[in-house]
Amino acid sequence: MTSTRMNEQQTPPPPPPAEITYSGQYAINPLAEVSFRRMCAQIPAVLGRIARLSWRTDPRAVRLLVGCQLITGASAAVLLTATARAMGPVLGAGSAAERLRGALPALLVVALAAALARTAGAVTAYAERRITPRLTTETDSALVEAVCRVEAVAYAEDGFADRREAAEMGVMRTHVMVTDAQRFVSAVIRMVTAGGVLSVLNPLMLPLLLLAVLPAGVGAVLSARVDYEIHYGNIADRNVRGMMRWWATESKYSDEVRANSMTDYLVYWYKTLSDRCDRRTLSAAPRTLRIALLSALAGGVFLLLTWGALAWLAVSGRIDLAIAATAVIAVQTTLAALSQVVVNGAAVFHTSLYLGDMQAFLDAAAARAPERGPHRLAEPVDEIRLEEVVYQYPGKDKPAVDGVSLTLRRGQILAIVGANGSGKSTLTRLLTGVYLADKGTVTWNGTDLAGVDPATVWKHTGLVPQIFAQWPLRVRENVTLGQPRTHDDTPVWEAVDAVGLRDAVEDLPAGLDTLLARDLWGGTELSGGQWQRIACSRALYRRPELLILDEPTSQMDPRGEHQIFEQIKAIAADRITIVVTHRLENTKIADHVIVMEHGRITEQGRYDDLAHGGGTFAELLELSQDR
Ligand SMILES: Nc1ncnc2c1ncn2[C@@H]1O[C@H](COP(=O)(O)OP(=O)(O)OP(=O)(O)O)[C@@H](O)[C@H]1O
Repeated sequence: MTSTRMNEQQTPPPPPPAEITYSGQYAINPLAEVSFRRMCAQIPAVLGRIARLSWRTDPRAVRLLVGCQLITGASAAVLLTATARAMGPVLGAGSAAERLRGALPALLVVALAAALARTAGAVTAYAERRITPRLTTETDSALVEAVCRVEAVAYAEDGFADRREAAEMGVMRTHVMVTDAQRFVSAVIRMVTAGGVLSVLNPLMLPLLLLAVLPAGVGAVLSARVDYEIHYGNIADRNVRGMMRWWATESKYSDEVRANSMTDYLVYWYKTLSDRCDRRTLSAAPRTLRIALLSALAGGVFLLLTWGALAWLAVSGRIDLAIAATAVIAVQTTLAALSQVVVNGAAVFHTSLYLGDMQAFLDAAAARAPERGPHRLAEPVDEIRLEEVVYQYPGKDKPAVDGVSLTLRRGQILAIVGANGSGKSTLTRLLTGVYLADKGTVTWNGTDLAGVDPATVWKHTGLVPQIFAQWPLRVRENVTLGQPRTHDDTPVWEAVDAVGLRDAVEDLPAGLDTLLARDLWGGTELSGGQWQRIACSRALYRRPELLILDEPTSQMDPRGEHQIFEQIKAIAADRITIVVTHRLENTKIADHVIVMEHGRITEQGRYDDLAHGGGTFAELLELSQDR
């Protein structure tokens, strides 16, 4: 079916998300005074920052860059002075051969200066290439680390994902950041030297030249402002589009997309978002054209004035011909350098806007990194206690967990059951300290998790979440991920055996070394249930003191499910175990079962008591057996 037919026959997809404006810590002001004044004020600070970042990355390359800049400036001055000196004999009396001979020493200096400038340019490119990749890697890694380290709740905060997308743009700009900065500095040096020579030749030329290039400068800043405005306007759509692209094209969901005829719908949705981005971009084109035309017109008028002034000075005999000829070259050089200053200044400024977003996000992310206090946990973990715990997600009007009190002891198995959305997974996040309670306390051995470094808590936890990651890594790393690396495979095989996966792993082309990523060359793929067994083996491998399994067997065959629950029982004595499940029969292994409704515990006890208690548990059990 073509997308046109689809549009006729199906209800069109919901409109893409409405324009979003952000407030609070993730807010940025898209056009916070994007002005010429701000550009001039900001450039030194941005250059300083780029210099510091580059220095941290490769001080030797930075020294090379600075040296080359100085050589470039000196060669430009020497080149112009020597040109002025060569013009005398070239335009003087005598045969062509005599005039050339007279100019030869100065011409040799010109050639030497030009060669030096070229060499400096080549070395500059080399130094840039040494700095840029590592700088990009460093900023990119800093961003990834910052996102991985924020409090998990930040993901649920409005604007977090879009601010992150804006920060990604800052990372991308680091590719061109050093080049822009270097070109800007180099152009300033060339401009100052050429302008200096020009003012020595005639003081009137420089102000005229400045006027000729000023409109281009204003035009470049205004264009940067428009680009950034469009970029800002498109952030939310680009973000959603990026996610849709991944879901629509990821091989893991290819069956679902095809067998549910989602392709047309997804493509339509994707194009709608793309069109909206394009419309914003296109709407800016006339403005950009107006800016470019007006600045070119104003610049052209001033340039004509400059050339006219030079002609008048030469014709009226106020400067001699040799000086006038040199002035022509100096004007060209200064003009080219001035244009470069303007263009690269605008590029640096443009970069600074994106770097500003990146830095704002990194600062906000750093502020959202857990800082929970200096307390230490007493080991081993004998008791976990919740007292009147309340937790509400940002933007929600009701708590997901609402006044839960509970005590868990080492050796105990707790089963949590309840309807979808009743707060079971949220409760496990509170128990592990992934989220902190808004009200009430979660204590481990009497220590409030709000005051403990979470990394020291997570050393003791193993979690099989409902939706677990299928890491594109080897089998071994999929089991050991998060633990210190081992050279002995015995514990890895033990974890694989515990979930009954040995035969399947031995059948893989390279056993534990098999890459579990069908999309990558040499990779292979597991079934859904096998992946779930891997997720369980990962948690078991950690031998955690708090083991949490959230629907751990939802994709497993009965044999696999039985094996996992036998395993849970076998290792339960050394830890606190929590199983979240909708299969109520599985709660028979638990010492204690809690039933959650609307964030509260509404029933609790042992399986037999609840099964015959006439409450929600009994009702759900009856429903599950009514076939
Ligand atoms: N990241 C989140 N951001 C905002 N709200 C959330 C988030 N995760 C869960 N919620 C909300 O919190 C409530 C409890 O969700 P939770 O995932 O804890 O339920 P659950 O009992 O585990 O459900 P299920 O049985 O479907 O897994 C739900 O209303 C849900 O919409």
